[in-house]
Amino acid sequence: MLIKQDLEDIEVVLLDIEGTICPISFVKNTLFPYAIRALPQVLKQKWDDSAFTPYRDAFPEEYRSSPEALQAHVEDLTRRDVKVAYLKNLQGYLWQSGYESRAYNTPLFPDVLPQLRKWCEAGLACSIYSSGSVFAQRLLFEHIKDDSSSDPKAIVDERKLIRAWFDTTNAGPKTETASYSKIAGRVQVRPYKVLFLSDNVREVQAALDIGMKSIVVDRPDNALLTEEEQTEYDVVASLEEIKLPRG
Ligand SMILES: CSCCC(=O)C(=O)COP(=O)(O)O
Repeated sequence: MLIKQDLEDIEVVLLDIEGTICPISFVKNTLFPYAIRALPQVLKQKWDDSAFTPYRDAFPEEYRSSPEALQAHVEDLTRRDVKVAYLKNLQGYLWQSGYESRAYNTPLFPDVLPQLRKWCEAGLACSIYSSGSVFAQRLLFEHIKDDSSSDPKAIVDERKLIRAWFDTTNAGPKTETASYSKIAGRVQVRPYKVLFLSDNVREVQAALDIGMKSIVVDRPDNALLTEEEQTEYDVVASLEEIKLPRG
């Protein structure tokens, strides 16, 4: 598809995760259920453990009166896909054991690693902005499925490709323009030099509103875009379609 925005000045490529670089189904059908299944044992064994209490105590008081109350609340928030930081931090904590035991690894879309490598080699700063916590983002990039191996559990660690990591704690909510201003400040470039890629039109609009360049990434199992959205925004099905002057 023809991209209408001028991408001549781009120095930073900021990427969303779910529905942009990996399938929504990995997050909804693998990661979320794993956290729900792992939680009861953690609550039983670590309720008062100093390594766990910061996660527990970040929840509102009414939901941490007992392990059962916390479990029920986490299940409710997960079902409604609420992007609140205390849930996202707890999920990251719970996902670590799943990655380390090889219960799963990260299925990136096939165009993602080649394009990130190309952009990095060209000197562009690839960065992540996700509702998932920075801790969870780093786990995800540390355990990428190695498609060159016949072993389905083989992984590659590609954290080195990412220059900066942003979540709702260090940048703010993804649909608010102030979050994108903050990120531009943190990466120390003017907003028009940042290209934000996301499956979520509201996030794309928030980035455009502060002068970033932004493109909707439309992957096979993503929410359908309306005809109006397809006309109004630049939309790509693969990162390969995005030609940047420096890569
Ligand atoms: C860090 S991977 C887990 C993704 C996640 O928890 C999530 O809520 C996805 O949010 P995104 O902003 O990447 O769509």
